[in-house]
Amino acid sequence: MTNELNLDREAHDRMTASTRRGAHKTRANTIVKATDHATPLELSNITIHYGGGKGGAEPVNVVDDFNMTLHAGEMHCVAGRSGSGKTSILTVGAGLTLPTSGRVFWEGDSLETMGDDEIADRRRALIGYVDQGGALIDGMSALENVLLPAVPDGEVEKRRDMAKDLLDLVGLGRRMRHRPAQLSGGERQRVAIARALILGTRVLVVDEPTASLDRAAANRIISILKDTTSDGIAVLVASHDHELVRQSDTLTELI
Ligand SMILES: Nc1ncnc2c1ncn2[C@@H]1O[C@H](COP(=O)(O)OP(=O)(O)OP(=O)(O)O)[C@@H](O)[C@H]1O
Repeated sequence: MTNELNLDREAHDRMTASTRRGAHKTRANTIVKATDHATPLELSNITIHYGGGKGGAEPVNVVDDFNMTLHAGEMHCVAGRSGSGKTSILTVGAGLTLPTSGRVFWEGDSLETMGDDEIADRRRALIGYVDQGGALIDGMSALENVLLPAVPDGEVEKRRDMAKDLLDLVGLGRRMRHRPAQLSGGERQRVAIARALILGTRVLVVDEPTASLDRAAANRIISILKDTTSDGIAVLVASHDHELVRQSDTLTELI
């Protein structure tokens, strides 16, 4: 079951302001600029049930009739207790798993009409996914980690300056050569966010970005996510962090 809630008046005003096309604040050092599709991601009547097959795990009905429209330049938070289905919704939205029923739309096009290759190609162009913990490759520097998604297309050199700018943007301009083991948890999370933006992402999907961070580090992540929306990028985040919930433009609470 889901409960679509609008946030407090202040959040609502923020949302109204940010949905006016062309009203996005743009920083002087804007790195990523979303091409404006008003609703880059939409989930319609999504049901997610696991298991129940022969010899499989016990059946679990996680999500029933979930609906969400993600607008460019806004942050939507999926909140709820542990095990309520937040990650499941994020992976379905990112086209990494299929829902049991319901439809996922990317920039107005249903995934049902796409083959696996098209889904993979469009995901690369549209969505940056940061999973829980934002796993980085240990043997690589922060800069190399950020450039990793550019390897398959042979675009590492082309994107090197952008990667440096993104690391600057997340406050790690002076940590580019650090390996993950030489970074704090919050810094690793920021590298993972920079990596998710390197291909010109229009939808940033982030799973529990502030979990296990202290308040100051968590607030820094939240402010980076908010900055990202002001460049027109849509952010979908799973979290039960009250501050992140408060700062989101819209919220769905799983119950
Ligand atoms: N592949 C799977 N097969 C069977 N059950 C699964 C699978 N993935 C998740 N589940 C179950 O679905 C439920 C929802 O899991 P999900 O990870 O989406 O929750 P969550 O809200 O993100 O939890 P958390 O906050 O702890 O990360 C859990 O009860 C989990 O055990």
